[in-house]
Amino acid sequence: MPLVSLRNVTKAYPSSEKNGKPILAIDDVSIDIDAGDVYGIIGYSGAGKSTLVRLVNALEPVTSGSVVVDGRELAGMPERELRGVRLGIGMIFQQFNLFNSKTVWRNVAYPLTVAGVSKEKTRARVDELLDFVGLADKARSYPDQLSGGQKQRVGIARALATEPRILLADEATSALDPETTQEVLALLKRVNEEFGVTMIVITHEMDVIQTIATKVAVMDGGRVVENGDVFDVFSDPQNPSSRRFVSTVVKGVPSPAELAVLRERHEGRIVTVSFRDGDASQASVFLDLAEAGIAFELVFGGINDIQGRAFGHLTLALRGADAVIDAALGRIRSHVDVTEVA
Ligand SMILES: Nc1ncnc2c1ncn2[C@@H]1O[C@H](COP(=O)(O)OP(=O)(O)OP(=O)(O)O)[C@@H](O)[C@H]1O
Repeated sequence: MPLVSLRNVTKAYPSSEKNGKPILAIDDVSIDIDAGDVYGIIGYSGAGKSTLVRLVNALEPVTSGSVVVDGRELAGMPERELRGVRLGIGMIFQQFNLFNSKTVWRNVAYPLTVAGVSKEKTRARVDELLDFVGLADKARSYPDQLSGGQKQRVGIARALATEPRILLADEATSALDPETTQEVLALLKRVNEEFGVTMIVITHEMDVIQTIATKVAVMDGGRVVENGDVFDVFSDPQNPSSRRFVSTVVKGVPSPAELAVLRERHEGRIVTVSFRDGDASQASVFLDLAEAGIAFELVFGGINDIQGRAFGHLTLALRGADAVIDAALGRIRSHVDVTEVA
């Protein structure tokens, strides 16, 4: 059974204009998130990502549909019980949301104090968490004395204090520079692997998904337009909105402007051959072209690695008789994707 399951969820907000149509922030979304997943949710500003998070952590009720978290239906659940559900869900935020007047230690202890955990247990848990996030030496510092990356590590320690099964990260690295982002993502990966915490990662940054997510849903206009394994969505996106996102991080497909330059610089027919792991090897493609007597030149391309699996797009300029090239492309097309691009 999935740990989080959304079925035909909609969320409408009243229009800001008098008598205006309600804003459908979430429009008929159904997704399943399994225990242990790092589930990425990507989309441009206004796509509905933050609203989706607020529905999962029971901060707002759905307009219609069902949200089941850890076997319990949230729609229609009384507030008293919702509080219990929220305790099982940790959250980290873009702006860290730490208490600036409390030390790092007290920030991390805060959820335990609220939950009425004994002093002794709180001390042990906070020390353990500060150790885990590598900030044991900053226990007595105040948030203002920390860098952005350190603040987010405090945020992560605090979110884990009550041992939640689920961690929601809402643009958690969007305020950080690329190097610090990678450090925080590495820490989140450890949270998932070492503590078995299921993660829902909301972001508009595709490279965040590429680095830590196992599954991804692409949102556009309140709907999930595509979802699945990160490798599948990255290597063969089906939806135009997903394609636009993926193209920001995937190497190897020339843009129209780059194609125009290639066309000018190279003679012959220009084709892009797309490989996914499990497909026939690049070697068999090159061997086929060579055996057919076709002169080929690699003019553009790149190989991408998503969690140890490779895919890539290589653009070749081919010179030879058209009929010979057509026959070779026919053979090659039977085992890899080939697009004639110019
Ligand atoms: N409380 C609210 N009242 C009215 N409209 C809202 C409310 N919250 C969100 N919306 C609207 O719902 C839509 C989705 O917003 P949401 O914040 O979920 O998108 P997002 O993908 O998280 O964007 P961002 O990355 O900018 O936060 C937007 O049109 C937004 O204006």
